[in-house]
Amino acid sequence: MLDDVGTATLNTETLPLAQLDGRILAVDIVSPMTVPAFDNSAMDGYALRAADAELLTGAGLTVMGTAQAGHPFAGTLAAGQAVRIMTGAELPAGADTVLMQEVIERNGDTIRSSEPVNIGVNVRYAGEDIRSGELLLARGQRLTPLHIGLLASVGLAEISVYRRLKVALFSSGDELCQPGQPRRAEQIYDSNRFALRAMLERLPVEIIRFEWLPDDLAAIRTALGEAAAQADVLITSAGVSVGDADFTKQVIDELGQVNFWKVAMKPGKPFAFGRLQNCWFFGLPGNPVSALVTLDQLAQPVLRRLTGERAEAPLSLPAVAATGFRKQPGRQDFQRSRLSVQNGQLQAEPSGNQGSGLLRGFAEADGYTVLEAERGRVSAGETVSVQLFGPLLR
Ligand SMILES: Nc1nc2c(c(=O)[nH]1)N[C@H]1C(S)=C(S)[C@@H](COP(=O)(O)OP(=O)(O)OC[C@H]3O[C@@H](n4cnc5c(N)ncnc54)[C@H](O)[C@@H]3O)O[C@H]1N2
Ligand code: MOO
Repeated sequence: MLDDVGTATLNTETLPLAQLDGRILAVDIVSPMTVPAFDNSAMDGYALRAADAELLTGAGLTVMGTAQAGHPFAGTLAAGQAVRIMTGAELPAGADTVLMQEVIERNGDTIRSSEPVNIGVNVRYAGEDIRSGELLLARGQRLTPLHIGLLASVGLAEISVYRRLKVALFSSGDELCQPGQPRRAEQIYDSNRFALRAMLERLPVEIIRFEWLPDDLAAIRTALGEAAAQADVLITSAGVSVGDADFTKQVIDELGQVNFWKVAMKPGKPFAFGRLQNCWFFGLPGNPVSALVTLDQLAQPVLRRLTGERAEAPLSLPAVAATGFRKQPGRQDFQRSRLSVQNGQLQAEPSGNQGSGLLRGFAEADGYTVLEAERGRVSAGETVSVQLFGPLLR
């Protein structure tokens, strides 16, 4: 299925450095220059020739001038000569070593030191980080502030990235009341739509529709049909189980296709995946924890692939169960957990009530304890696998 997803054609756009955070590189970046571009000093001090070490402890060296960052010393050092130099200034021709000023005694234009002179010390060499023509970043890289710094450091001002994925996001259910509105006794607040949006916005997406839908077959049919004509991805919350008003999956079945429905995971069992027109469809369960966990665990890898990212699977870390975990064999369980390190050992414990409708424990968690489908109750002291929350949840 993922290979199929990977064939989606992606358009690109060229953006300035200030707009690149979180975007996905559409091209390989080959460095147009060498970094450092020239040999330079790592310290404020004196540039000299290591061959003059003996002279430095005795008669001393003569200071011929100054090299500042951005203002190099023009001449070439001869035997017995030194140059006052600042951090980042180009190493003068003839010099091979820098001593920091704290180990130098200066009288007039003469410097002396009893410091051992190791050739090359305190010099940052041209090309020791990056060579001109070298591959700096590969296509598919998600750009972080570090990559933006790296691109700027080789003088690049704008870069070709994939355009953002267009996502239509809907919540549904007659019981939902919008935050900020007075709630009738039988209503609950629509939390999924806002949490899901915030998670999605950690990815390079553009939310083109963001609406609540009533439990009304015709309204859902119209909204999903229209959205699919504009979006790359359609994401819905609720209406995928077997209740009398669970219309979402029914509409996708009717207008498009449901490729699979129901996953052996907890929370998230009624998750549905399919196609509607040219749109990928993710039908998330309505229970708040189930909606967010399925977006994170099931939709996220596909979405990242669709944005052009070369995404890696999250790290799975061994930990010790600090307390018991309640579980019945049957489904793979993603228990929201608090993680800590005790005596050098990673420990996990369930974070609050694990009910699929209850968000508080999730909000207080650091990661998931991922319990294998066949596993039953876990006792304190047993080894479990944990996954730190990734970029959508932190
Ligand atoms: N007979 C069965 N009933 C249920 C099954 C099952 O297999 N057989 N599966 C259960 C599981 S597991 C889940 S998860 C839920 C998922 O149901 P739906 O996706 O159809 O969602 P709803 O029934 O509409 O809602 C479930 C729950 O979540 C609340 N909700 C819905 N939307 C929001 C929102 N935007 N913000 C906050 N809370 C929301 C809704 O009020 C319900 O309480 O089905 C089980 N049932
Ligand atoms: O699997 Mo449902 O996701 O319990 O809440």
